[in-house]
Amino acid sequence: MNELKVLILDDESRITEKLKYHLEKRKFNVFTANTPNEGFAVLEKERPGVLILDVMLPGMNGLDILKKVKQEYPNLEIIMISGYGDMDMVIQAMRQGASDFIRKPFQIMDIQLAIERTEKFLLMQSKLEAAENRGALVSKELEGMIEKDFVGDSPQIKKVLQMALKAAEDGDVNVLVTGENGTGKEIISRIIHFGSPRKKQVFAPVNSSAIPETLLESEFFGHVKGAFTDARDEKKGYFELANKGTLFLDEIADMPYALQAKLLRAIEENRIKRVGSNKEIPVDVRIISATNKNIEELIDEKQFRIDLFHRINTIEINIPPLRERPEDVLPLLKHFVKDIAKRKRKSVPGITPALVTKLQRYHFPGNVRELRNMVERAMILADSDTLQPEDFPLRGEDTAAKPALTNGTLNIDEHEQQLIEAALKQTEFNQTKAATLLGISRDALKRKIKKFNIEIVKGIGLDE
Ligand SMILES: Nc1ncnc2c1ncn2[C@@H]1O[C@H](COP(=O)(O)OP(=O)(O)OP(=O)(O)O)[C@@H](O)[C@H]1O
Repeated sequence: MNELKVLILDDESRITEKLKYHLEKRKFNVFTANTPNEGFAVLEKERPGVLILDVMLPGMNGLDILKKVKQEYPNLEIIMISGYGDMDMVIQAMRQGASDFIRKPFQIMDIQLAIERTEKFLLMQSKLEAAENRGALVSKELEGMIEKDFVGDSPQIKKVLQMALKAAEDGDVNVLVTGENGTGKEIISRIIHFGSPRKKQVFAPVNSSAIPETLLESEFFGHVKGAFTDARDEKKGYFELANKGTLFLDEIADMPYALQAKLLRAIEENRIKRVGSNKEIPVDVRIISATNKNIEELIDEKQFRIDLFHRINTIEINIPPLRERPEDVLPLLKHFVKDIAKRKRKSVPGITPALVTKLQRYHFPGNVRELRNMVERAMILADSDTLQPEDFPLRGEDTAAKPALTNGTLNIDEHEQQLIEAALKQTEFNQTKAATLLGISRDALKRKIKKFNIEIVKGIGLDE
């Protein structure tokens, strides 16, 4: 099958089906939709490279769809079809970013040629992008597979990723990912799986601390009918279900001691026995484990088996907490702001330098997850187009921070300047708000800013 995914959106199913039939024969990967809603659902799910779009659709003009699609999927190439192909329409469509235009009635050959032209363009674009992204962290393809973007600028996170990609290459080596809650252990584990030769097989995340202890063995290894009171049917366990794929054991340190020995045997021998059976079943799984605990301490306390530890940590990847890599705060912040705006269909708000500084100084006990939650909260509650420090109340922060008199003098001018600077800072240099806070008019504030030669810091745009 040709790699290129093509979506045909036309209200006449006769046309979509006919095109699908012919284009599939030419080895394109074809999807069809007869309404805009169906079309958007396919775009979201399949992320095609090319959209063949009818100009006239019931309920929504094709040009409006073109505009909306280009906003949401800027890299999608669009070939417009129309039975009303007047020049005006062609020009408008091209202006709005359509890459080609075909008039009804058309020959299949016309469409095929248009797709091939577009395909060449896409190929050129992806080469350019690859060149641009040489410094990027994870390829778009891999991000697509893990369904999440992986972001960061710090040398620490780049090293983590480099190790993950190395571990991925091997396909069989067991990996232990360590780090505090919310540092990205699961996302790294997904990168290891989906970057590996096992990528087409299952990635099975299991959190054993969420399973009642009595069921753990049968959940992992399965059971035969009648093995225990509730075993009415035979059942496969995680090892069999994840066969040829990856078993992701989250919170491995919480695994009960008794089960650890059984897990060790399964990993060492690549065979399991279902509960209630003596038959050995061969299994082939890669184990990626994760923990936020210090397993060596647990070994000393006899809560974790050292032999299992050696089996699961052939490669150990430690993700440092966010507070130790403040360079990642800005790229993550920008990423979450854009991502959440897209999901909530809102415009992307700006970010002020003071907000970035505030967050870079914060200790983030909940790490990247906490940052994401903060952004989501701020974007729901904030009422300005720019996110301000006060939209991000931090744990342990005195939210009613007042400007303090710091220099101990009684000189009125100096105190006046200090108060103005504090008010400006507190309001993210919004002069109207600062004036209100100071109880003076905006003009009076402007005069004083000039008098004291106070520097005004502008907001950071997302696209610089
Ligand atoms: N570098 C990153 N780039 C983008 N998103 C990230 C990054 N690191 C973490 N995240 C996001 O932060 C959230 C938490 O990540 P994840 O679930 O992988 O952390 P975890 O360490 O497995 O957490 P826990 O220990 O609580 O299970 C997710 O929404 C994830 O997508």
